[in-house]
Amino acid sequence: MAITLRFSKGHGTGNDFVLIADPEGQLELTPERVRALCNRHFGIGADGVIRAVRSANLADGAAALAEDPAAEWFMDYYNADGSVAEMCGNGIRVYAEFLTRSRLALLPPGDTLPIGTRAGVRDVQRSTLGYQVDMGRWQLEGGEPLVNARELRVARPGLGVNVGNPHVVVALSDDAELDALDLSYVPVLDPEPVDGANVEFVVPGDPLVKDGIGRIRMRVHERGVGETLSCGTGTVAAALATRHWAGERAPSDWRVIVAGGEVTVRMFPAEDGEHVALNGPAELVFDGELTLA
Ligand SMILES: N[C@@H](CCC[C@H](N)C(=O)O)C(=O)O
Repeated sequence: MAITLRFSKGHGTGNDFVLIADPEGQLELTPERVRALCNRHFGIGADGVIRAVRSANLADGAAALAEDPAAEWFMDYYNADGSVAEMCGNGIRVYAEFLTRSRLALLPPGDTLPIGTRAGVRDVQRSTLGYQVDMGRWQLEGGEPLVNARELRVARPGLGVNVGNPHVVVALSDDAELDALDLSYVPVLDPEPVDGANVEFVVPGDPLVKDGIGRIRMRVHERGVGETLSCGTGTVAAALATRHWAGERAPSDWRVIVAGGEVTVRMFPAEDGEHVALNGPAELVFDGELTLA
């Protein structure tokens, strides 16, 4: 049966989302419906869909509430191809803006809003750039998959980084090499990770570190989407990988330039080990009403 719903469209550094409030978890968001919403010719057009649902009202929310009973809201995230992802770093900032603007949640400056995700609870705060997200713990994956992409003359070793969702980061030598990539083709990974991966191509700034802040430029091919103007978890993975390659004296603060703008990434000590924070803008650009078949 067709249903009519209110939606908002938003983006974080050009990574764009359709946001739908479904507090009681009654909407059946099938892969077909997600693909229809994200279609840029026949739908609204977006890199993903975010459903705002109370953690108590969906199965994945139970783990979030067990981790933090204050995580009332869950970010139910879908890629444009209809697949489910664990986490979205740009999406969670846009989601915080959506929740607060629709008065589903309050977030006074200085306060923290815990949000449930499939990768665990993430704490969000307002910042001068927009929103800052504690992305929690991360890990380098073993092995170095070889990565090839259109217009890359020779396959390069990638570094697997898990920041709640899977990434493979590849270092390129300069801007010309980065600009030449044709990411309308899916990069080929050998071996191919079982759950797939988002692939980030990075080049160092010149110089890499200026005034104590690391600088990189990045393009990304997102799992379940294709090339996007930005990927928040990807910027975090790229900064972590670059620090790893740069060695012990590398900084903990990074600026990451993407096609859709700029975000900052900070690694900092926490009680359970090192965490990483992502800071960047979040904008809601229009609201509307849609009918889903
Ligand atoms: N654009 C997002 C990441 C969305 C999920 C990703 N495509 C995946 O499948 O893991 C971000 O900003 O982090």
